[in-house]
Amino acid sequence: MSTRQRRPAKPYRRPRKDPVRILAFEALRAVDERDAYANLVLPPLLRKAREKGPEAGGLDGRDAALATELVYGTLRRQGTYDAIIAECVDRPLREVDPPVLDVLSLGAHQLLGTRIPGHAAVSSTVELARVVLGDGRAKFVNAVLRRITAHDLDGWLDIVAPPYDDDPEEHLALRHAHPRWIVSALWDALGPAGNSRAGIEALLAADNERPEVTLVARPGRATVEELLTGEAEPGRWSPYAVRLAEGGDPGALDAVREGRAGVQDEGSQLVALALANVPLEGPDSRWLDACAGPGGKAALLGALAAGRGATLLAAEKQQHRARLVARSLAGNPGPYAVVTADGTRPAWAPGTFDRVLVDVPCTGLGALRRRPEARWRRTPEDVPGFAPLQRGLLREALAAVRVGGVVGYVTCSPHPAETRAVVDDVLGEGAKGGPAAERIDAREQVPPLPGLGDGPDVQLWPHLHGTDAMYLALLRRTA
Ligand SMILES: C[S@@+](CC[C@H](N)C(=O)[O-])C[C@H]1O[C@@H](n2cnc3c(N)ncnc32)[C@H](O)[C@@H]1O
Repeated sequence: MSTRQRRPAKPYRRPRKDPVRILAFEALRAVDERDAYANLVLPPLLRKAREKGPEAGGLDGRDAALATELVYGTLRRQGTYDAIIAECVDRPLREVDPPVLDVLSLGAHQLLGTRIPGHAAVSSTVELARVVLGDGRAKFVNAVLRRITAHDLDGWLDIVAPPYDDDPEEHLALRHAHPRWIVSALWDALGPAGNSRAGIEALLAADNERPEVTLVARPGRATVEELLTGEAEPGRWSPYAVRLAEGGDPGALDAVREGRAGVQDEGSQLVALALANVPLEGPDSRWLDACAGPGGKAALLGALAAGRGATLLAAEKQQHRARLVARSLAGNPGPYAVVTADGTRPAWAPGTFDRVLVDVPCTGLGALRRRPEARWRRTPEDVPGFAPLQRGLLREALAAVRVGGVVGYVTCSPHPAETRAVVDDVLGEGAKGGPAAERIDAREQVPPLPGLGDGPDVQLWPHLHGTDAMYLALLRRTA
């Protein structure tokens, strides 16, 4: 008889529940399954978990910051992580169940994009997999993550990305986690002055940084000084901007709660201010914001208009967004009205307004740093998809302004097909019987910003100006 005894089976151990990873996973699932936006899904999840508190399986402030970084970082670099994970599984990625892929991406981000030690990244992800996927699939997750630990991010990029000289766009796409077509479009948009390798790399890297929170002190309603609490600093360019320090909470400020100040990117402030600053001959009493929702620029224009005795009409096609505009203008010290209206079928007589802002719907390629998943959802077909609406809105904005008045055409995309091409086309229609207009040098209506190029339009950039990549063309109606 053998004296060898069978080793006793390892006792079953319940998986450890880590509230940070579980919450991050839930947020990724919502983004994936429901096409939700991370910046909308995450705050309520975090709020609930913080109310519970760490003792009851919820989160404290540091946990919440880690969960945010895990979700944003994983989503932002999704394309790169997919390419790496694809090297580590023995079947096409589309055959891996989406929840498994989310867990793998979360693990890949911890291993390759954070300072979390490798063993902790693997074990916490495997524990997460045991909780949300079950023990069988957790084994698969463990095996894949162990393969990923073979290299750091640079090592993996050397494997999955072609050398720059062989294929610059694909190289940058993988290295900076942008779809190739967006790298290509941004590179074109940078124009001759900025489209060096260093320029595009700086832009792509800036898209991967979390933007700081910027406030606007609505003129006549709040002052920059009253917002400069703690480590907050004045803005770089806008006289009404305040930059909050990391972790600063806008909701803690009275002026923000009372609507006298708001959260607004400095680029958005600059384009609204530029439109308001253009010198006009003749009356200057009727202003229109033709695409006002959710109302950030309308609130700034409303405050400026009030200071000059002008009236603002804020129009928005979607009723629920028009309600947001009304909320953001509430308490405006001067006369204003908010209407639900289609800017392509205007409810106002031609030539009614002295200044018109038309901040058109667009791909949002200039605000990728705010919406981590957006770059992977957009497709090249979206760009021509917006074209008829952008042209229609600009055409009607020109019809709405009086001769001598001014229109500001704005996008939060730098894509040439959404910016210059739209303006060129609509201006060209002037010769065929449409309202005639000419470009004004928009650079003269903004502070002396670096890298504005030959103009006359203004293109702002995250890597040069710390703003979203907003585009502004100013057009004066001539006939
Ligand atoms: C880029 S957003 C404007 C952002 C806004 N100016 C701000 O600063 O908060 C474009 C807005 O245009 C609205 N919109 C889309 N089609 C429209 C139309 N035909 N007429 C008026 N508004 C429209 C969208 O619902 C969206 O709210």
